[in-house]
Amino acid sequence: MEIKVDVHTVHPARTDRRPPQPKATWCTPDSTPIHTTLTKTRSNIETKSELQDGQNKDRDLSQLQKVQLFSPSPPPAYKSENDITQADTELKEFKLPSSNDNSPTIPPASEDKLDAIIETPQSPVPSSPSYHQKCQKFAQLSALRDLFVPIDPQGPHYISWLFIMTISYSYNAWCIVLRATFPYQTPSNTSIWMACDYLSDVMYLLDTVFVKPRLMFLHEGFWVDDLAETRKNYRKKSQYKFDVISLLPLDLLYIYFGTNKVILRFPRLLKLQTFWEFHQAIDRVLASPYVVRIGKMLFYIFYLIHLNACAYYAMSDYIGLGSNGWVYDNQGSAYIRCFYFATKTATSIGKNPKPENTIEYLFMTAAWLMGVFVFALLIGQIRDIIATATRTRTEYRKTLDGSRSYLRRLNMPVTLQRRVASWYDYTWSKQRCFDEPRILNSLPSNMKRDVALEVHMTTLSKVQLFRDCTDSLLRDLVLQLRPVCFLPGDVVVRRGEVGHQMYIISSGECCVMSQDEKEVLATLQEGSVFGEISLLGIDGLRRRTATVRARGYASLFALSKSDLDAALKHHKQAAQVLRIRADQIIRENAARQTKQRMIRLEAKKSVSIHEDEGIVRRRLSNTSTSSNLTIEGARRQRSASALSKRRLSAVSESGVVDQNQAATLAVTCDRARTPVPTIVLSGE
Ligand SMILES: Nc1ncnc2c1ncn2[C@@H]1O[C@@H]2COP(=O)(O)O[C@H]2[C@H]1O
Repeated sequence: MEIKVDVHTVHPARTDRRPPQPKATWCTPDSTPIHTTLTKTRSNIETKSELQDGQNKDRDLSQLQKVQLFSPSPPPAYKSENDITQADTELKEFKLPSSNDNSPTIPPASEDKLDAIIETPQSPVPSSPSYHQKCQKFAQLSALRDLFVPIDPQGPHYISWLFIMTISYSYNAWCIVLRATFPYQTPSNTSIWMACDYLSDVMYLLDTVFVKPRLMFLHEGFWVDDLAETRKNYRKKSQYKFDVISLLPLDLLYIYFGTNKVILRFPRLLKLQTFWEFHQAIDRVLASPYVVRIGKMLFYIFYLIHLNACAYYAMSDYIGLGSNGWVYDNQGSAYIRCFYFATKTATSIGKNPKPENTIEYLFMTAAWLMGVFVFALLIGQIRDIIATATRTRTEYRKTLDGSRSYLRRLNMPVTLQRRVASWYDYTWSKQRCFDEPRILNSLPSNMKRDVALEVHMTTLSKVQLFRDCTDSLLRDLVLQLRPVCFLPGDVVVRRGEVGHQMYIISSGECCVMSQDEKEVLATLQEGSVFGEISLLGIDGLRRRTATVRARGYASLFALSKSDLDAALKHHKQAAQVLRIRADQIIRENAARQTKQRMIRLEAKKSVSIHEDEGIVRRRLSNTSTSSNLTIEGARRQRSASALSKRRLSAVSESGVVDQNQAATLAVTCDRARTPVPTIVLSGE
């Protein structure tokens, strides 16, 4: 058989799960030329192998085999020229279908690399190799219809079935007692009651005969799906006995006692386990199980009141309806009145009619005791349910209040207090819990990793480092990532400080600032990595090369130096990628600094030239100003002396000078910066 291979590179197809790639995935700024190269790194190699067979040439030529391979290891940005050669090598390694396979199968398209590393949940784990086939069949046909398929006890089909069974059980639980005490079953509606009864009986029968015996079960850590085993397992349980007893056809005795003896259906109430099972199952499945738990509690409360109401009516009927002040007086709707009475007694709310004989006293005492104990228990449970539901929020409030009062006690500035409060607010809105590590730590490590991967998938899928390197790097690092939040303008790393952590942006933006912090060198977005240069210690650089600030609210993942070092020890390729990138940034920054220095030198030069010119000009202007001043001074002196002379002559003419005139004269002299004449200005 001759194989023709046609290899060409294509850009990756996006999967649904992965959000669109941001512009600056890797923290290199948009302006950086390498950015364009790096964004192309996730190239797939799609190979089309055309199979030709000498004998079946026409048919085989139409069958093209498409295979998608991910470009493997070293950073693809630096191996783009070798893509074709590598693809050839990969193709050689690729196992072709055997020559006798006439219908070439199309291998599944390779899954998204990051998606694939999260292990699928194992519920239930198959015990036999035929499990997957069975499950496919299980999905195609309705499992409850196919009698030869085991049933997954956690699957949606079984939970739906349990719901139907719960309705049947609730019908029996409420109506058997109701019809046995109240006169609600009359000859005219007996057929309707009977139809409902037998419908519920059919459900009971199906459950006991066809559903429960096929339920898979866990045995020594494996799910047993063998039908003989599942049947045996069901029969061993006490539930089986109750289920069988609940189906006892005591209603055959209707023939003897009449259809009004509904109490004969009492065994139906023994199927209580199915009711509990439904609540357990739905509790596991629902996002907010508290609703179900409260619903169950309310069911119990109303059922107890219902029983109480039925007992009250039965007692009243026994004593005689309306025969005294305590019994039901046969007015209005019997059930509503009795239910009202039972509620009042059980909750001890309202004025209860006074019992008049021993039996009534006994009834009331029992009803009150039931009210006190059962309701105390139920209300306590409801309180627990609500407390559990709001526990995380309560803890958050406690932490916030504690930190607030602490800061107030220390007399911290109000602005700082506000910053702390807004940090708490933001962190809560982002993470919805402050003790994520504690919750995760209770899980086994592989599960913890899967949870962390699933939770942070959106961000991590955008980190170019994880795309370029092996899956195991992400799996090794994901548990070491610590979520941290920053407020707008917060300094994440400061230039010159010793680096202890590197960061991945989960949401928000961060700005890399220039040396003087006046210019933004790069704006880093979701999925960008920064702070790695000082951790790698390239060229002995252990200190931060730039200040990075949060632009708005920013959520980041911090990775400590020790964790990074430990990971890079085993992932040489990742270390190489980081180094190459760090080298590039260092070179870029150095070039930028040199350029700035040149600009500053130029500016200095031009400033000094201007300064020289200025000095010359100033000197010249100083000389001219001083000569001007001299001329002006002489002029002023002359005019002042002329004025004083004039006034003096006037004084000598009149022979009298008053105080005012003297003052005016003095001022005039002063203004003219001339000494006050030494002549004594007086009437004498
Ligand atoms: N020009 C730049 N472009 C993008 N990121 C940068 C630039 N300069 C510095 N950084 C990042 O800012 C970080 C500051 O701390 P580090 O020196 O540890 O690592 C640095 C880089 O990750």
